[in-house]
Amino acid sequence: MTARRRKPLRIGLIGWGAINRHVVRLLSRSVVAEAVSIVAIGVRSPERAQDIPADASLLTDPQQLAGLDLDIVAEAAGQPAVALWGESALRQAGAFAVTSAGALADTALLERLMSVAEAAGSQLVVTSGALAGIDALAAASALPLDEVVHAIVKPPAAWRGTPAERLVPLDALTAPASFFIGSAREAARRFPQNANVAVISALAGIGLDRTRVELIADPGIAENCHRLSAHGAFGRLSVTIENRPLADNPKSSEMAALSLVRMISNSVSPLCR
Ligand SMILES: NC(=O)C1=CN([C@@H]2O[C@H](COP(=O)(O)OP(=O)(O)OC[C@H]3O[C@@H](n4cnc5c(N)ncnc54)[C@H](O)[C@@H]3O)[C@@H](O)[C@H]2O)C=CC1
Ligand SMILES: O=C([O-])CC(=O)C(=O)O
Repeated sequence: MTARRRKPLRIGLIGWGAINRHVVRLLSRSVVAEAVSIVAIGVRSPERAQDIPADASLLTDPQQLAGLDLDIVAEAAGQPAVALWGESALRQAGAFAVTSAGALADTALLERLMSVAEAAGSQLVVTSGALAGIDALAAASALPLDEVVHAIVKPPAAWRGTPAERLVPLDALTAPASFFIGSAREAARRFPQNANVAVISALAGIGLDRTRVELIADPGIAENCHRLSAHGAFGRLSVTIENRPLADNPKSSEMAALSLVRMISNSVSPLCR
């Protein structure tokens, strides 16, 4: 009897930065290494892209996703890349997995991508990114939720180059400083490199306008921390994760790459966990 053989999963990546490079490194060392193939990578400047996986071609135009027979297109390129590549990815692949989830705070974009997915029979996937507890929050939302609060606490270095620089003296802090309290929608819009996670917790729970987000710079920590709390008909949830920042980009967490690796592994593994 011949055993049924699964075809290698054909993956397209959008962005070849800290997260996606780490995803490829982790996958190549994982038990599913032989079961996945990185077929294409969408980049802005092909001449600058280094250490490209052997079988991958570089793309600069979303239309080039056509004909590649992709299973998953995984984005980790920044919020503008979601609008740029999303529709083509959803037409050409079974799933478009978004890491720059903050882009989906634009409700018109979210609705457009969902309707393309529906027409194409594909799926827009919001990965759990740097967060913990999203599975439970999303499950809890099947019953009424009263409140979801998400605090994002990062070292001052992670807030450099963002509007936080004008709101707190990042280099002179001696204690944690809160510099934003507002909706998930506003947090993602104003802090596109640091608050994508606010949209992940919002889409999992009570939406972009009811989810309360607090942003904090803490000189006493080295990790990117997320404190998620919720209560409702299911009971109470309180989850904290202290993420190691990625060596190549301190604004991003190791867990953002690990979540993508989990999503890809679950797509090919006989055990989904
Ligand atoms: N959901 C989550 O938990 C998290 C989400 N993020 C999101 O992931 C994004 C990527 O993170 P990193 O890899 O750390 O950033 P990075 O800056 O190291 O890499 C991003 C790469 O994407 C490329 N790029 C930009 N626009 C592009 C486009 N239109 N098409 C193709 N490539 C493009 C850049 O040239 C760069 O090489 C962040 O900008 C942020 O939006 C980051 C951390 C956590
Ligand atoms: O990596 C993190 O901790 C979260 C992050 O940068 C984001 O949501 O953009």
